[in-house]
Amino acid sequence: ALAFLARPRAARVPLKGRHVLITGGSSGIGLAMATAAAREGARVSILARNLARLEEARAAIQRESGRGDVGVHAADVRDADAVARALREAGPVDVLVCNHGVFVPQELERQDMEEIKWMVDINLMGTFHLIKAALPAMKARTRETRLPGSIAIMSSQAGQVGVYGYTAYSASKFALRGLGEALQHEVIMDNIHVSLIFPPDTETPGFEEEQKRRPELTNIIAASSGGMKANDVAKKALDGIKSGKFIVPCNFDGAMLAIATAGLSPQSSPVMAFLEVIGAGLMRFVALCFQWNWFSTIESYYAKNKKRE
Ligand SMILES: NC(=O)C1=CN([C@@H]2O[C@H](COP(=O)(O)OP(=O)(O)OC[C@H]3O[C@@H](n4cnc5c(N)ncnc54)[C@H](OP(=O)(O)O)[C@@H]3O)[C@@H](O)[C@H]2O)C=CC1
Ligand SMILES: CCCCCCCCCCCCCCCC(=O)[C@@H](N)CO
Repeated sequence: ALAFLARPRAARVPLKGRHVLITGGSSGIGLAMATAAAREGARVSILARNLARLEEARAAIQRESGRGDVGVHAADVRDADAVARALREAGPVDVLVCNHGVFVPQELERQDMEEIKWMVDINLMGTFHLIKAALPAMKARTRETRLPGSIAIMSSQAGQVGVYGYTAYSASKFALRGLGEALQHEVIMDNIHVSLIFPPDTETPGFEEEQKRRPELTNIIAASSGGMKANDVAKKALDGIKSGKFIVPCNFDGAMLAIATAGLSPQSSPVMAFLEVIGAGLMRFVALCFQWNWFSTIESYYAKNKKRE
């Protein structure tokens, strides 16, 4: 019965010989995805702001994959015109990976409104700019090639559960899920599959920078899910894209989190649909245990720091 129910139907999205455009492809997870996609025979384009870092990344991707045809596009995703120009330059895309992102954790009360807007503008509005710029040519491509296309969006485990210090970041990442769910309805008849990727803490240049300002409570709560390497996240992400998965967890905790937060998301795998139905009650119980633990941590953290004052 669940095999009949699971929708949209499972798809295979090939990478070989196809045009994969990755934003934030000059660093961390994006660079690892670009390298892996090029190795699998994709024509890769990367987009970010800093041209020098893009050129460095291009050289690294060429070195690791042996492919010469790596496109670089310098644009700020906040600038809709610049994004549209870059996409015209790059040519029609088969697989669009919206991976660019910024994250500065801080208590809401201490974080400037400017920094909050900056995160929402890049993480959320930037993704809108990209999808709007890429979609018309993507639709024409899936029609022409009769192969499924993909729009992948990089969220975060902080886009599945709110975490201390991440009011702005979690809001921007949760928002991407709403975007993705609604978009999947809109593009399914064009044979385009949306994937939302949910990594835990991942070793990247951006993460190293984040550590400098991360509140201790953010560190403790985020450590509930084990850290990963950028290459491993990239592999999980590309596997998810290739099999047209809507929700793409990256580690074991992520798989549990996906079941706990399945909600009304599309599910094309009957096996996963079965696990979600069976696991719903149990995972809610596990989730309550995690919350119990997090609130206890916050209480004892405050108790300890009061004594010090
Ligand atoms: N590392 C982690 O722990 C986790 C990361 N993620 C998500 O994964 C994604 C990648 O993270 P990570 O690899 O760590 O990040 P990095 O900071 O290492 O790289 C970020 C990339 O995004 C680009 N970028 C940033 N701002 C803009 C902008 N305004 N316009 C265009 N490009 C931009 C950067 O290039 P440039 O600065 O030159 O523009 C760079 O290429 C993000 O969306 C992040 O939220 C999710 C979960 C965990
Ligand atoms: C019911 C089962 C529950 C399973 C365990 C739940 C664990 C949740 C941990 C949340 C971690 C958030 C990390 C955000 C990383 C990130 O995005 C930043 N590094 C910025 O990029």
